[in-house]
Amino acid sequence: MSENTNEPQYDFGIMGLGTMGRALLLNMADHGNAVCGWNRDPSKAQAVQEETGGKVGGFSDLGLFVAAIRKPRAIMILVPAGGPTDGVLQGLHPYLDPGDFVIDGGNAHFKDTERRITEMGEFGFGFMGMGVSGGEKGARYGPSMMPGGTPEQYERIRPILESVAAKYDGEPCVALMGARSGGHYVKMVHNGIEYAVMQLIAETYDILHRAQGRGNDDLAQMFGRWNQGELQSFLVEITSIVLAEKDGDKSLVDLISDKAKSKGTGKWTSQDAMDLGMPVPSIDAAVNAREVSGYKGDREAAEKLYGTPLLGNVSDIAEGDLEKALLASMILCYAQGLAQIRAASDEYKYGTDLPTVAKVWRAGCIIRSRELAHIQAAYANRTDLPNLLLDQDYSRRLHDLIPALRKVVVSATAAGIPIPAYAASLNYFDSYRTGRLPANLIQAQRDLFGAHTYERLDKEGSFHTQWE
Ligand SMILES: NC(=O)C1=CN([C@@H]2O[C@H](COP(=O)(O)OP(=O)(O)OC[C@H]3O[C@@H](n4cnc5c(N)ncnc54)[C@H](OP(=O)(O)O)[C@@H]3O)[C@@H](O)[C@H]2O)C=CC1
Ligand SMILES: O=C(CO)[C@H](O)[C@H](O)COP(=O)(O)O
Repeated sequence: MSENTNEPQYDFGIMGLGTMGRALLLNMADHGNAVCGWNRDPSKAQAVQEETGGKVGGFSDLGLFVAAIRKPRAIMILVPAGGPTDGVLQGLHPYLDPGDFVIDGGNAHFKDTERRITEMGEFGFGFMGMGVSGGEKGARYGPSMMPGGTPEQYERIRPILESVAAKYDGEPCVALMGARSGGHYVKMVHNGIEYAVMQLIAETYDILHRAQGRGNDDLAQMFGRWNQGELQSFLVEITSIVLAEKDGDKSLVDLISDKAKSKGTGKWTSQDAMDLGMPVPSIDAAVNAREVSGYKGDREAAEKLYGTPLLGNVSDIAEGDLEKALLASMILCYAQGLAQIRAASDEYKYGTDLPTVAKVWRAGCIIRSRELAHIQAAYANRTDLPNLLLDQDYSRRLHDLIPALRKVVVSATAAGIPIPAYAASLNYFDSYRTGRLPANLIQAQRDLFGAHTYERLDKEGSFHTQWE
């Protein structure tokens, strides 16, 4: 491991050399940056130094790590969100000098980021929240990054971030997402969309595998084919890889327990969407679906009680219907997530530019897809677009795609196959495009039992009726 030297020799440091920190550090070193890493477990610090032949400094002594970085220092933290991040910041605090700059690259809750900006600022330290996406491979060879903060803060680390970011048509997939916690907010919604698209793919697999009896190898090929077309995306691509994986003579996926875990970003997306009054039902459904999956014992008991559904009745759903239904639903998930980001930008004064968000998501991140180039064009064409559904091109495309989504929802529902994300996506579309919803009746009921008043279509004002 690195010894103390009198002269600081590194321009950038990363704290936490786990999956993401180690990979990003090696990526930075590959691009000619003078970098070092710190980890509380010395073996990881030592390993990174040894595998780079000493080019990358590895430390487990915090004082030596900080002293080895040139002032004003730039240090990124990549540890689990919440308590561990606060713990690392507390440990780092005594070694920092005013003007030093700390970037949290973990999946922090945006409200924690707001708090940390204030706390660190009181000591003259800069603090930035930045979303990093792409998993281990992305971090190692080109992630998508979503920093939040001031343009001056961003300028300070722009060269190193651009050097390691994924490139789309030569453009680095990193840009300022907005003021203060705006970067972590955009990353949170990115993950919400990730949950929803993963759930949609899982429902697709359930219809084709459990209900229609198609084998995993066959489906691996099908997802591979879909990935050559309009559905081209990282999540469809990895589904093909996952379904082809073997454990001995069995499909590995068949041996994996059907209880989905989560670390919280999807739930936070839904929670804040509700606070903003912004509907994201596909994301809500995906969060709930993971929760339901956790009740495996109860589900098994209920299956004995109620029997298995009529799985055979979905034979009318063709592969092409599902391809279209998945694309339609994916578009609806992006539409919901981006509408949420716009609402959050207004509410929290982030100043987020939606075409820039779509641009940064086009490569490197988990929700990257061919569709994002179209989405970027739609928002660039009309920057005040309230929702992707109101774009003319999207209206034409959804006219073509929605009948297949409707067919999938109707048939799967009739057969008793749970499709919460498909159903939520279709209902979002149907609600959004219905000029008159039955909410008038709800308003009347509210007024009857609670004198909550209602507005009328035929005259201005607020009204109350003495209901008989
Ligand atoms: N994995 C992924 O695909 C992605 C993860 N992220 C986010 O990046 C961050 C890091 O994730 P990831 O690299 O996957 O996590 P890992 O579990 O692989 O690594 C965690 C790192 O944090 C360190 N650490 C954990 N707790 C503490 C603590 N209390 N004090 C000091 N160090 C601590 C660990 O040190 P030690 O070795 O000593 O245990 C390790 O270096 C998280 O916020 C995660 O949500 C973001 C995008 C993608
Ligand atoms: O940020 C990520 C990708 O962009 C992580 O992989 C994410 O933490 C996964 O979330 P979860 O564990 O809740 O499924």
